[in-house]
Amino acid sequence: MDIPADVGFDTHSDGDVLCHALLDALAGAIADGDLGTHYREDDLDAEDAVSLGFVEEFAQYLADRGYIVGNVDGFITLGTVRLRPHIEAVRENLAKALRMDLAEVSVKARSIDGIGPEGEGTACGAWVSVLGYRAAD
Ligand SMILES: Nc1ccn([C@@H]2O[C@H](COP(=O)(O)O)[C@@H](O)[C@H]2O)c(=O)n1
Ligand SMILES: C[C@@]1(CO)OP(=O)(O)OP(=O)(O)OC[C@H]1O
Repeated sequence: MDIPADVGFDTHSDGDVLCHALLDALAGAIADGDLGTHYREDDLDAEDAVSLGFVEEFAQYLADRGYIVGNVDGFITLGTVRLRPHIEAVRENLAKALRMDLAEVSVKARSIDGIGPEGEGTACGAWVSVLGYRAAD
């Protein structure tokens, strides 16, 4: 999805910070590296990649290893773009990519009162907590 903004920043992929934080959290939950170890910055295929596709792929990676994601809670800090009108669509996209129910996927945003690079929109922060289970053998 596209959300128009007056200011931004450059990244190797599509710069979807929420998906990147989610991937870091999912990889961390199983002590299996992080976003960069699974999707390397020097991988030409990852250039301009759609990060939601990484999420879909990693959900399968977890399922193949017997893990179940119980719920996901995301938090974005950005002061220059109102995200609330887009939050439901973001949740739906993540739930679909993770093959989870919408009720198990939360996304929140705060403006941090326009302070610092995230407040000014030259950066965007994202944190994700995940609750996962190991399926019984
Ligand atoms: N980029 C953002 C930041 C916040 N919101 C919503 O506004 C509410 C108030 O947040 P503050 O950080 O400005 O106090 C918050 O509960 C968010 O729902 C937003 O839509 N987009
Ligand atoms: C996702 C990757 C790969 O396209 O690129 P970026 O969008 O730059 O993201 P970053 O968090 O800097 O590092 C991970 C990279 O490997």
